[in-house]
Amino acid sequence: MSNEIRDIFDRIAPVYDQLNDWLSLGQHRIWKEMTVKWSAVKPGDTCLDLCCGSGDLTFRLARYAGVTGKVYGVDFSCNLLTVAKERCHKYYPQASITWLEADVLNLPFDDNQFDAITMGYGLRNVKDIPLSLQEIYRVLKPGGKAAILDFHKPSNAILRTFQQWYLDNLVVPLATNLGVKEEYAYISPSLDRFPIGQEQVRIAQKIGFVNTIHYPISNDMMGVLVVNK
Ligand SMILES: C/C(=C\Cc1cc(O)c2ccccc2c1O)CCC[C@H](C)CCC[C@H](C)CCCC(C)C
Ligand SMILES: C[S@@+](CC[C@H](N)C(=O)[O-])C[C@H]1O[C@@H](n2cnc3c(N)ncnc32)[C@H](O)[C@@H]1O
Repeated sequence: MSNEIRDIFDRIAPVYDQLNDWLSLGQHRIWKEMTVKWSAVKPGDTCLDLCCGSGDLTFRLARYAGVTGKVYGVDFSCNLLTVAKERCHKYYPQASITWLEADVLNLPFDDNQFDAITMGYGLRNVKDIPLSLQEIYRVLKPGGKAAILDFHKPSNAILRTFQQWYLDNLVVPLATNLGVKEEYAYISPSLDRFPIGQEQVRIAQKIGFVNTIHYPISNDMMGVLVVNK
């Protein structure tokens, strides 16, 4: 299962950034900026971006953490990490970022290391959501915060129908033209299985997080789970 997910992301790496811009009409940049702001990262912080992919959230964390901060980007897709490193070299050569190829369900860090953690479009893809949140809890410092961005199923039936229509009639056909049909067709069933915001809040509270809130964004079609240790 994990290998299948990793292979999907390895295959879409060459078109990933371009398709995100096209298919979200550039909106994903705003959603990612909001997520980083909700992580409450500040200058000098030690930060972690989980499931960093090509690095969009990692670069934003590095901007807020500044020259005295330290940022780690973790992902298990070798190809997406290569894209992240190339972008880093080209556009953010000053940033203090360490890229690590690892499984976010078994993080290569000691307990209580991070002030701020982000995860963009990763939680829906891990094979064990409670375990993933437990790992985040373990490596956060007491008082630290994590902000987790992902798709969300709108509670409004019309918006849910629109979201499904968009995925079936715009996302998959455009991906088909670029030779990655099956990979993008995976989004819809993965969203069906994904717990809604309030269920995510309950899972996080069970693990021990406090001040746990799920913020709906983009008409409830996306959401950010914000948790504190
Ligand atoms: C950055 C985005 C998605 C990342 C993403 C997550 C996954 O789990 C994948 C799995 C398999 C292949 C690709 C991905 C993947 O790229 C979000 C933006 C891209 C979306 C494809 C666009 C979806 C748009 C909403 C359903 C509707 C928004 C409408 C509005 C006009 C902005
Ligand atoms: C949709 S991409 C998101 C990339 C980036 N965060 C963004 O928002 O653009 C999901 C990423 O999660 C990674 N991923 C999924 N499960 C993982 C796991 N168990 N360990 C590490 N990375 C994982 C994939 O390799 C992929 O890069």
